[in-house]
Amino acid sequence: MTIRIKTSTLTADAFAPYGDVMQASGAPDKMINQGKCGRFHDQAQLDFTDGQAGISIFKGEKETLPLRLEMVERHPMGSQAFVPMSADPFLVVVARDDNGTPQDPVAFITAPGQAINFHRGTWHGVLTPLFEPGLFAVVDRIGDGANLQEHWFETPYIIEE
Ligand SMILES: NC(=O)N[C@@H](O)C(=O)O
Ligand code: NI
Repeated sequence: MTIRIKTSTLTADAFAPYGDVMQASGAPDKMINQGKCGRFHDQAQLDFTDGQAGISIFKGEKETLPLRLEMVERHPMGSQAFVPMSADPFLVVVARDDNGTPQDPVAFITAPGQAINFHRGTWHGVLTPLFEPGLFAVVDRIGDGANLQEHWFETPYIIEE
């Protein structure tokens, strides 16, 4: 039986069990650059084992909803941040872990200007742009070792607005 998942608006509270939401909301933590720039300071928990933090550029193909969610993955050796290089919303899927198996996936749509950081080991859908050109800066662990674990669902979920 196919389970349908409705997307919801991304909030820091709702995402807190899975990772961090980065955004310029409210008053800046500090005004810098002669008062011309607000710094929203240190918004993500970066966490890497035996490796370095790296910044890569991802250019992902646009997806459209409704979308089949066939798999989620996780990175046991480090966090992973998706920072969009546009103001376009994108899809973020996460799931809780139950003894090594992802359960109860939830789907969020980001607001323009939001970026996310999956905490180490968080089950997540892969980068999923909803608009072209799907350009993102990705901050994650660069190093040797098994830092990718995939889980393919027996029955795909359907993600819908
Ligand atoms: N595999 C890779 O570099 N990207 C994935 O980790 C992803 O979450 O998109
Ligand atoms: Ni990933």
